[in-house]
Amino acid sequence: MHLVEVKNANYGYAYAFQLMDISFELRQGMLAGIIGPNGSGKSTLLKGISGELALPENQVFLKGKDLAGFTDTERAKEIAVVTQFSEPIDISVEEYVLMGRIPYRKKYQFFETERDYEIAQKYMKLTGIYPLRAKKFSKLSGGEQQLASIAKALTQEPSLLLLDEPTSHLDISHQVQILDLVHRLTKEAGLTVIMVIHDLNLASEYCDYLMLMRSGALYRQGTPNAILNPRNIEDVYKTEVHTQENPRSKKPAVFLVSNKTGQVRRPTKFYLT
Ligand SMILES: Nc1ncnc2c1ncn2[C@@H]1O[C@H](COP(=O)(O)OP(=O)(O)OP(=O)(O)O)[C@@H](O)[C@H]1O
Repeated sequence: MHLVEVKNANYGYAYAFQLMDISFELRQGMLAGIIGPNGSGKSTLLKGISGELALPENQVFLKGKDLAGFTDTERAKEIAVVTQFSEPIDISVEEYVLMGRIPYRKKYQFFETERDYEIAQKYMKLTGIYPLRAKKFSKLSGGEQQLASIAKALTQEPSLLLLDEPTSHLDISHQVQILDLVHRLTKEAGLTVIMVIHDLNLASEYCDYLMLMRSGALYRQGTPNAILNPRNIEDVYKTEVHTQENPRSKKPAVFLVSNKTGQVRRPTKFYLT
C-alpha cells in the first residue's frame, strides 16, 4: 500500500484556480519534490493535503484512507506542515517547538510530559536550534525561525511531512544540514516527505521523485534523472538551461544560461507536448 495516493485531484479556490487531474503515488520513506514555475499550483497541491484547503472526497488518500474524512486531530497526528510564513508569536523557541506535541495531549492534560520534552529536545538538537531554546520565537532571524518550524514539525512525529520552500531563508550550510536531516529521517525512520522547492539543484540532489507542475497540471513525474533535462525545464520555465551530471552525486546539475553580453544564447526551443 502506498503512504500517499492522489487520484485525479482537481481542488483549488472557489471560482478561481483549480488543479487539473493530478495523480501520483508515494511509498513510505520517499522524499518527493514539487517543482514548477511561480503560480503553477505547487502550494495549492500541498494545501489540500495539509488540510488548509477543503478537500473533495476520494481524491487524496493517506495509508489507504480518504483524507477528506480525517478530523483535525487525526490529521495532525499523521501530517506536519512547514509553510513559508512564520507565526508572529511571543513565546520561547522551546514552547513553540513543544506545540508539536499538542495533537497527542489527552483530555484534561494541561502540561507536557517528560517524553514530550525529550522529543522536542531531540529535534531542537538535530536542527541546531537547541542553544536558542530560551529566546523568544519572534526575536529569531528568518532562517532561525525556519529551523524552529522544522523542529516543531518533526516534534509532531508525523508519518508525512509537508515542506513549502523549507530552505528559502537558509544559508548553504543550513540548507545542506536540514535537507541531510530530512533525507536521513526518510531513510532511517520511514518518514515520507513532500516538499515544494524552487532550487532545482537541491531538488535533484535530495529528492527520490520529482513532480514538475505547469499551469495547475502535472507536466512530468519521475526520478530527477528522468525529469531534469533541458527539454522539460525549458518547456515549462521558458528559459534556457544547461544540464550536466554532478561528478560527485551523479545527479543532474542545472546551470542557468544568462543573457549577458558575450554569452551566446541559443534560441529557446519550445517543444510541443
Ligand atoms: N486564496 C487564493 N484564492 C484564489 N486564488 C489563489 C489563492 N491562492 C493562490 N491562488 C492562485 O492559484 C494559483 C496557484 O498558486 P500557488 O500558490 O499554488 O502557486 P505556486 O506554484 O505555489 O507559486 P509560487 O512558486 O509563486 O509560490 C495562482 O494563480 C494564484 O494566484
